[in-house]
Amino acid sequence: MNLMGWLYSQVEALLGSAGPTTLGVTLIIGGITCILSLICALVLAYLDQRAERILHKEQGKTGEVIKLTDVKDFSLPLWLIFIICVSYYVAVFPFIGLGKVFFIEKFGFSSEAASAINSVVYVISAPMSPVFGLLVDKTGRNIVWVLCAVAATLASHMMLALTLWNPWIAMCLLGISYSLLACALWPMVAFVVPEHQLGTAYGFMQSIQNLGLAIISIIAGMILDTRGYLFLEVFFIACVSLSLLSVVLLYVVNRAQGGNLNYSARQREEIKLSHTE
Ligand SMILES: C[C@H](NC(=O)[C@@H](N)CCCCN)C(=O)O
Repeated sequence: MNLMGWLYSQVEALLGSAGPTTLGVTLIIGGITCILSLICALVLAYLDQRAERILHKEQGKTGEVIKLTDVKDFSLPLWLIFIICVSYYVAVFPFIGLGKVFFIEKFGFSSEAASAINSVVYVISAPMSPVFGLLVDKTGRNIVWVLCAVAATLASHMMLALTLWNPWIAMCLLGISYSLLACALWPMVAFVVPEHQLGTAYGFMQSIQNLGLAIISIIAGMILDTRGYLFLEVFFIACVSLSLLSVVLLYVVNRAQGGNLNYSARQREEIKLSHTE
């Protein structure tokens, strides 16, 4: 949600004028929320250590050595998950970044209405992510859920690019599919990477996601400046299509290797039980 814009206008109304002081106060409030986040992380670290002590858990003492060079041992399914991640998110975050003017120019929205529709993806994600998280936990079949999410995102971009239908439909669909994708995609890393390499794998995933976002944001800006919004939308459709292709490839590779990425929740439970026996 574009909260900073709203916060800035509240501070502006409070101080009676816009300018460096209003901006400074707004940024200080943003900084305070970061400090709150840091405090929560510290409390979490303390509680985790306490649980380890009380429950006599030997976390992180498995004898496995963690190295940055673990990256070279990442499996093909993990690289496919990374490709899905990058090619999917580059069609969401940069689109939202440039979306406001798109809704003003193509659909004749006012500035306020364009901000509202542009925020709806995150507004939907807030309540829906826990629901989808539960759904994925209860059913398993992560690849199928990722496939549904990517296909729905593709449909959403196609609606925005090629039709004049009410864009709220496409944006709500994007919000739903974006929430579902996060719940099904990110946990898959834990199914293909040993526990001691999880931090490295998630760190790497974030890192290449951000690298992709940095590069694609520049390219998207250039396409917008030279070719306009229709070309930009076609570019985003191409990115999501690459993501869709990678999901299909992941399904095939996972099946060929007898992987557990698309197991149902019951199959996962049975395997866990057979390991504890
Ligand atoms: C879970 C996933 N998170 C990310 O992709 C983060 N790296 C960036 C979040 C930025 C949100 N505006 C997600 O958001 O789906």
